[in-house]
Amino acid sequence: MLSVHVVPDAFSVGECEAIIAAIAGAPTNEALLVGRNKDHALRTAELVWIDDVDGMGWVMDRLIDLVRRSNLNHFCFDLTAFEESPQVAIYTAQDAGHFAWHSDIGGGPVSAKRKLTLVLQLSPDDAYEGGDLEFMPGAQVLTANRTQGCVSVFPSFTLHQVTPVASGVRHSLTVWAHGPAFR
Ligand SMILES: O=C(O)CCC(=O)C(=O)O
Ligand SMILES: [Fe+2]
Repeated sequence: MLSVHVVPDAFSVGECEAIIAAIAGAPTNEALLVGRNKDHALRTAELVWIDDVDGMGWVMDRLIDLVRRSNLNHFCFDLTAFEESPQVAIYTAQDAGHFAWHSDIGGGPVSAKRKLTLVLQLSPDDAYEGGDLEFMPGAQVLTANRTQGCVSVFPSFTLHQVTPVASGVRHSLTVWAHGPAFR
């Protein structure tokens, strides 16, 4: 079944903490949704684009490797490029950070070409309450493994959400792989 492929320990605890530390000084941009609209009912988070942060080349290399293996072994999609910077999302309890049910395939020239989504759990799972990443690949809702360093890879058309963060702060990293239309 084309569902969620999980890679536990894709990144070590030290690597996740290094990414969080590296983006801490970077300016954040309030989350824009596919189509560039701001709708707080849909999403509240701050975003940092990894391409804007120095010294993050190793992160992109690892993400490319993870997506490539996952696609080879599980999805077998036609993928041609990574056309968008990976983004770190910061969801705070103060803002009830969340992202309501959505698919990542948008109407824009680039977001329309998203085919696989990879999400890395950057924060330790006890750093926040709520903030669960959930999937609806069929009739059932699945909850992502929230262990720090765990990666979930899924078709970008899969409905998914992040439940509101009730306490603490959750960091995640998302990257998309793009390609020609499904056929
Ligand atoms: O933060 C997450 O776990 C998911 C982020 C997401 O769904 C997105 O950026 O499209
Ligand atoms: Fe998403």
